[in-house]
Formats: sequence, C-alpha cells, structure tokens
Amino acid sequence: MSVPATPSASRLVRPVAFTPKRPLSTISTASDDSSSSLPRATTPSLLGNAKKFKATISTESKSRLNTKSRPGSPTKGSYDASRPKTPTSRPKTPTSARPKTPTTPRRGASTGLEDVISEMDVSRIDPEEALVDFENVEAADISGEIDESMLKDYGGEDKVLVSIRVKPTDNPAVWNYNHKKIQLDNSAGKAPQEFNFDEILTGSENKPVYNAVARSHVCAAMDGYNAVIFAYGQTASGKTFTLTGDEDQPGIIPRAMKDIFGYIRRTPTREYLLRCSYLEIYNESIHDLLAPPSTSAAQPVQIHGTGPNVVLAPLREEVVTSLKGVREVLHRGEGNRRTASTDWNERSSRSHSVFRVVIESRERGDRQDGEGTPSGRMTPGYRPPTPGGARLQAKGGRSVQTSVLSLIDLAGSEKATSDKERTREGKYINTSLLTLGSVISTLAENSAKGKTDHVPFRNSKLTRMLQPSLSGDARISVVCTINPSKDAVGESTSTLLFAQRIKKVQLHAQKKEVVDTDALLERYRKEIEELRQRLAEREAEAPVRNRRLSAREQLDESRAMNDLNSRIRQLTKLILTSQTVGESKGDESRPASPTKIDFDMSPYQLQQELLAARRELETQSTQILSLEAALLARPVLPPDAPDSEKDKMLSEQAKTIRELEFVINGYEDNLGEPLRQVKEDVEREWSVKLDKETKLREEKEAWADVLVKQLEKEKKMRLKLEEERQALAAFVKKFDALGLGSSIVLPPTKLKPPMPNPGGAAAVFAERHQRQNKNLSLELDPVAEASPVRFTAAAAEPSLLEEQWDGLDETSFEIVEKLLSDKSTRSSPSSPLREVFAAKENVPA
Ligand SMILES: Nc1ncnc2c1ncn2[C@@H]1O[C@H](COP(=O)(O)OP(=O)(O)OP(=O)(O)O)[C@@H](O)[C@H]1O
Repeated sequence: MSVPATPSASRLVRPVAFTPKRPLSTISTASDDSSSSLPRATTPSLLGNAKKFKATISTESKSRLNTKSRPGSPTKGSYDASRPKTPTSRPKTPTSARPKTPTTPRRGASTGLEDVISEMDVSRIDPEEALVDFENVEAADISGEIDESMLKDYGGEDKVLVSIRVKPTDNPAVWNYNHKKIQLDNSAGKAPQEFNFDEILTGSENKPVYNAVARSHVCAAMDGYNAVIFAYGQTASGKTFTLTGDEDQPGIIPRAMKDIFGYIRRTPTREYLLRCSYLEIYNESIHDLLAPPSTSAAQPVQIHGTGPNVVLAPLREEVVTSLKGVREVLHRGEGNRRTASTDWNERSSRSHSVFRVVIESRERGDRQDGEGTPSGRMTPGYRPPTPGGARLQAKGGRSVQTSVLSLIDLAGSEKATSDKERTREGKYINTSLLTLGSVISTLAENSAKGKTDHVPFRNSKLTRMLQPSLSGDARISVVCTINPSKDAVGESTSTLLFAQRIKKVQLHAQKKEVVDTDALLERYRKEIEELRQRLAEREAEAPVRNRRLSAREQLDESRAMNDLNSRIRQLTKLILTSQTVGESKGDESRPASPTKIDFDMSPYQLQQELLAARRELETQSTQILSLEAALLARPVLPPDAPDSEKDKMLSEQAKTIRELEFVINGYEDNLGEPLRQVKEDVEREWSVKLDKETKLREEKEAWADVLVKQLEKEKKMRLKLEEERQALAAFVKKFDALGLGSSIVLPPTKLKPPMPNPGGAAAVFAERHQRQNKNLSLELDPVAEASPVRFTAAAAEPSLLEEQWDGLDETSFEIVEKLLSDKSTRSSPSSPLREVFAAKENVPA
C-alpha cells in the first residue's frame, strides 16, 4: 500500500487527568425482524448500551426510500448545490423497500459486554479524532469525477457485487474474457470453464475499477447502509493496487473518501460525522494500526460479543473532517504496519488489512446554535427534523443514521489453497482466509437451497468480525484479482470459484435510522447548545461573581470560559455540512484534527473537572507553601559547625528543592503554560538561594583558614614571649643577686609578664571572639550572615598578643632605660648588668 505522505496532523495531548473513563457500547444491535430466512442483523452501531428510541420512519423518509431518485447528472467536476442528489439504488423487494427500525436495547439492559473497554464506543472516542461536519468539507476533498450516471445497480442489493480484475501481463494470457464473462483458453489444455460476473475489468486504470466496483457501495454507505468492499486474489495479483493504488492511480480507498466528502457537499440537508479505524489481522491476531506498534502488540484487539453484537476492543477511531485527516490516518496506519513487520512483503501478503469508516448522519434541523437549516439549498423531498415526533423531540432526540464502510485488503489467496499441501508448516496456513472460503460456501449453499446450516463464523477472527456483514446486513462488493498467466492457472481458477460462490450469497442490507440522543453527532450538537447556554449564564453572572472572587479565582474563571468558547468553536467546526464543504478555502482553514479536548464531556462534567483541577492546584499550592516553610525553618548552623554538618544541610536543602520541583512539575502538568513561568521563577529564586549558600560556605572556609593562621601566629608569639619572660626573670634574679635590687625601684604594677592560660591561647581567643561577636548572627542566613570581613573588623582591635607584647615592650624599655641611665652601673666596665645587656642585646659588653 502506498499512501501519499502528509504533514502530520496536529495531535495535542490531552492531560490524563481530564480523560474520563467511559462505558462500552456494542458495535451493533440485534434485530427483531424475523421475516427473512437468514437472521436479520442490524446496521452495526456504536451505541450499544446507550439509550435508544424505536422510531418510525417519517412519510418523507418512506417515500425517499421507495423512490429511486435519478436526477440529471451534474456537469463533471462541478457542484450544483441547489440540486443535491441521493445517488443510491433503492431496494426493489417489498421487504427491503420498507426497512424496519431495529429494536435496540434500553438503557441499563445488559449486553454482557459492559466490562469491555472499547474505543469504538462513541463516548470513548479520543477527542483528537475530529468530528466531521458537512459544512466543513473542503473543495479540494471532493471528487471531481462525481457522475451519478455511473452509479449502477448490479441486480439489486440482495446480491454480492462480484467483479474480476485481470492484471496486465507480458506473458501470454490463457484466459479469454469480455466485460462479463471469463473462460480459460483451450490452449491451456484444460476443459474450458466459463464464469459470469458483474464486471470483468482489465488494464491499469483505477478509476473505472472504482466506478464499477465501489462507487455504488460508497454511496449506499453514505445513505445509511453498511457496505463492505474487499479484494481477494493470489499474491501480487493486484489487490493492494486496486484498493490503495499509488499517486498516479489512486485506488478505491482514496477515491471513496473523496466521494464521501463530495456526497456530503452535495447534500445540504444533512450533517455528517466520520470516524476511521484501521486494523490488521495477522496470524489470527488483530492489531490496531492506529495505536503505536508497541501498544497494539502488547494489547491485541479482541472481538467481544456474538453474532451481530460484535465489539472490537481496544480499537482507536479517528474522527476525520477532510481528506488530509484521512491521509494522515492511513499514513500512520501504514507506518505502524511496516514498523511491526520484519519482512514486509511476507507479512503484507499473509495479513488482512481493514480500513473502516463509520458514518453518522442526520437531517439538519432548526438549530438553536444560530446555524439553522441552510436556506435555498434544500434537497428535494427535504424532511422536517425530528422524525420521531413530538415525544422524541421533547426528549431532545433526532433521527441519526449510522453505517459502516469497510474496505478490506485480504491476504494472498494461494495461502488458503496451496496451504492444504503444506499443513505441516502450520505457520503458512491463513486460518482467516480458509474460514472465509468455507463461510462463503455455507452461506451460498444456505441461500441457494434454503437451508440453515451452521456457518463457522467463529472459526476465525476475520469471519467473526465480518459476521454481521456476511450474514446479510451489508451491501458487499468483492473484487477478485487474477494473474492471467499460464503458470497461475490453478490460483486463478481457485479465485474464480471463490468469486462464483460468493455471488450466490443472499444479502438483506438494511438502512438503519434510529433516534438516538447518544449518537456522537447528536451529542455534539446538544453539547454545543448546552455550552452556549452555560457560557451565556456565566457571562451574565460575571460582574457580580468577580467582585467576590480573588484575582486567582477570576483568572481560573476566565480560563474556564475561554475553554468553553474554544470547545464550542471546535465542536461547531467538526460537523460537516455541504456549506462548509463548499465554503472552506482549503485544507489549512480547518485542522485535520481539532485541539484535543474531551468532546464527550457534558458542561456539568466539564465543571466538575474544573473543580477537581482547582482542588488539585490548591493542594499543590499548600504543598509548595509547606515546603517553603520547611526550608525557612531549617536548623541554624553554629559558626564552628563541622563541614559534614554543612554538607548535610546543603544536601537537605537540595532535596527540598527537588521536592518543590516535583510538586511544581505536577502543577504545571495540570495547568500547562501559565505555570511554566511560576516554575521558572521558583527555580530562579531557589537557585539564587543555593548560590548564596555555596558562597557563604566558601567564605566560612576562608574564615576558618584565617583563624588557623592566627592561632599559629599566636603560638609562635607565645613561645617567643615565654623565652623573653624567662630571660627577663633570669635577668632580674641576677640583678637581685648582685645586690642592685635595692637601688632600683621597679614599677611592679607595669611588669605583667604573660602567664600561660589554662585553656591556652586558643581558648582565650575563642572567648574573646565570642564576646566580640555575640551581637552578630552567624547563622547561614543570607541576610544575617557572618563573614570574615566582620571578623577582620573585630580583629582590628588590639589582639591578645599585641597587648601582651605592648605591655612587655614598654616595661622592658622602662627597666632598661632606668638601668642605662644609672651612672654607677654604666660607669663600671665590668658591671654584671652590662654583661647581661650585652648577652641579651648581642653586643660586646
Ligand atoms: N492492474 C494493474 N496494473 C498495473 N500494475 C499492477 C496491476 N495490478 C498489480 N500491479 C502491480 O503488481 C505488483 C503487485 O501488486 P499488489 O501489491 O497490488 O499485489 P497484491 O495482490 O496486493 O499482493 P499481496 O497479496 O502480496 O499483498 C505491484 O507492483 C502493482 O503495482
């Protein structure tokens, strides 16, 4: 499959906290119609456990169903808005001409599937998956080839439309064919067997193939019928080329999507909602191709329910509003499919890929959203809104059609045929394809002979998934691709036999039109009205309310109102109408996927979510405040605290900061961009504080160095002082021994030799330092911090050492001066005093 790459659609991430879990609904509902020999299934619906109403079809609706509208074809490629057509062939049989609305389960009725979480439930659709509105269809998205004369009714919808596509080959072909008949050439050496089909197609043009094989079924799907188109054939015979095609020759899928938008554009009386899913069945395991490969591998899609009540879960659905959105979905699916495979060729030829489009539509009525029914562009036979009548109108319900178009690229059919010969190699057997063959055979047999033999739908994933459609609930078109070369005769014959069998299967496709207030389309419309009403109320109350709200609450309030407003705008954009199809200027005018807001939430739920978010924010604010308080109340470090204490404190602060960051991150996750600023501010504030703490620590370390140096200096001084004291004491002793003491009057009060202190100089220093700094805060507070500068200022006072030395110097000086001034002492050359001085001053005596 080659899908043109497109710029990726915007996929905004919805905060998890805002995503409510929702209950499951079933894919289809049981029919109460038993008039048919085959069980009559209803159109698959996504509304299983939602409340539904049994609605009668309006007169206009009946006449529409019974009248085959064949208005003139518009000019090719042009759009005639005033003459919208409904180009679907109508049932011919009396039974199918008047389809009955199926009975649907009432709310609360158990389907037995309530526990299954299904993303196919409309109420669980990811809001990123855009709702489509007929007014939004892009001109560029509309097929330029719309020509209703091309729409054919191949014998009515009770039969499967079977076409054969013969792949061009350079080898000599061994098949003869015209536009309806194909038969093996006699030269092939086998008994010529003739096959008749609805169409034999040749060549490499995909447009005629689409017109012949798919267009009528696409239109039927738009008109409310389920439709299945699948390609069957041996490997490399052209199935993918037919369904997907390439850029030059777009296949059925891109052409179908163009026609869908074209159909919407040409039907101004209805509005539509389109949802796509894309899955792959490989080795009897279903993978959601729209989910990331890791997710889909870890959580394969399961089929829940039986018969017509089939639910695939978990399976993503993407709502699309333009071809761009469709391309994005296909591109993503293809990418995921390739990622999941180690051998792409082998895997693609052995797996089935299923692209599904769910189409919801209803008449455009007089809406309270100001957009009313488009004037002057009415479809002939326009039906008034609310076909359910006054009772249903009172309940707010409007008739909604739901149909599913499934486009299936099957695995190579030779796997089903030739695998019989290699049963030992179990891995090659494609159970789904083999079961499809036997299911078709049984169905054909039952139809032909009026039997009710058991049909082995449950034997494979593919048939179980297709059971509602194969049971007759859908219009089916099969394109069987063959390689006309001689060496592929066996495979081609087998394919043609399959095609012949499926041609016999009887169908009973029914349109489904139910009034369902829970249909996504209806809910969106209703929600738009409710949101508008709510917004108007809020706006009216705003002046009074704002007076009693804090600034922060007012901000929250205005954000909530903005959210409401943008939600209304998005919901309005999502609904496609013919006007929006024509008026849009291009792909860029409308997002491929709308902003991710949960469209499924009612205004009340939205309000609850807002309240919950606010409560969460308040809790987080409290956490932040308490963490800040804890930081402020941290223990104060004493100035002489060891480094290990300081380290511990710093690491505790870092931890607190990390916790703050954590809280702020959660806070930001909830409120997004506005809080990023707050986070940055807090980060900045705390990083400044951290820097200050680090600086302070460095300063304290420097201060400690200074202190150590001071102590060493003091120690040296003390030693020197002690030496001097001893010398002086010896000098005095000698002086006294010489008998000179009586003649010299020493000033005893001034002689204060330093005495050793009990704690040593360090203790004295510490005591003095404490005294000096008792008024200084040495705590690690950036404002009241202690610093070496202050210490230096304190140390500028005379130090202990300086005082001691000053006293000693002065005393020594006075003593010496007195001695020197004593004439008797100086006059004696042998004076002992002189010797002492000479020894002390190191001068000759
Ligand atoms: N009608 C056709 N005209 C031109 N080329 C064709 C046609 N049919 C098939 N091809 C080419 O043949 C090749 C194989 O076709 P394709 O991949 O569609 O086969 P397939 O049946 O899907 O194979 P598989 O079962 O392996 O998926 C492709 O290159 C395709 O372009």
